[in-house]
Amino acid sequence: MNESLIIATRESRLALWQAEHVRALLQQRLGATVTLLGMTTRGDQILDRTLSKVGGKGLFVKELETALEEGRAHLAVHSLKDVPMVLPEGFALAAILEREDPRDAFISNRFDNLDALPQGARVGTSSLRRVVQLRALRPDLRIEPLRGNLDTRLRKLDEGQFDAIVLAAAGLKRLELAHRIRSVFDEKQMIPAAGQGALGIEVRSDNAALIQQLAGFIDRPTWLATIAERAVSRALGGSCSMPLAAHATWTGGEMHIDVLIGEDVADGTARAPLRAQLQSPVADAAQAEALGAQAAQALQQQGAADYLKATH
Ligand SMILES: NCc1[nH]cc(CCC(=O)O)c1CC(=O)O
Repeated sequence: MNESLIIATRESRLALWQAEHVRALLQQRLGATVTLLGMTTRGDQILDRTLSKVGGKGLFVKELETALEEGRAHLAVHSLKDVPMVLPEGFALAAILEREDPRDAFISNRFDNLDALPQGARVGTSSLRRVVQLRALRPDLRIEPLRGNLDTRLRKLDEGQFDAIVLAAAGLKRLELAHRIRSVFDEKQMIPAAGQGALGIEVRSDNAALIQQLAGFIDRPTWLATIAERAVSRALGGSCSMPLAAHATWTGGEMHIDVLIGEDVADGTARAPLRAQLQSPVADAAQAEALGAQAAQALQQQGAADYLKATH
């Protein structure tokens, strides 16, 4: 086959690494000729402002979807974590690739881990999910907003604006910045976001031929785990700006899921996050989805609806 494929991608270093990674796979395994179409999304333009206040993470994918819609590109490569739980009509995730380390990483120039931070130390993160879990672990810390691409965030740490920052290990490892990681958080103490570390390939849902070709790229364990994780947020109302964590792992044929929801209110007054852990044998997507929905229900039984109300 000598097919020509175009990948729409954001232009951050991480997005370009991910698009290049998929380009190499498509060239090797489909023999296709692949080019990249770099684009700036609205999310990139406002990266230094409060994303959650202007419409959420979907802003990183909309322009790429428009390129697919208009036929300027055939595929879009995303960090799955940034892909809304419900895709707009006409689009589909054709493949989920094997995930990198899904954990969060502790980055500091002076301290080895969270426990080593002095009282009242300044920690940078822009993710509500990380804020609520950091508060639960160390209520004394001063948690402050940190935005921008990976390089920008590291620069802000190096300039001394923070004593430590928290970032996804996956992005750092992909960009050969793993040496900046002082320690990784245990997945139970700092539960990752749904889809963290995984890549998703989005296409137009009417492109049956491409969907069929991409099926061979699906990493089944990652695919099922992320279906369960994403089902949790979908069942709770689907907003990607809520302080929600969901992480699924495998032990043999059993899937285990850890979920947490926190309350996004000012320091001091937030209630402790709600948590649930479930496990069951999972053999297909429907069972994975059901496990995620059950995990969401377990949070609902503890009063998650009330937490969500406080958040919005
Ligand atoms: N929200 C931004 C974002 N989207 C994906 C990653 C890292 C890679 C990944 O989790 O797949 C990051 C940076 C971060 O959270 O530190």
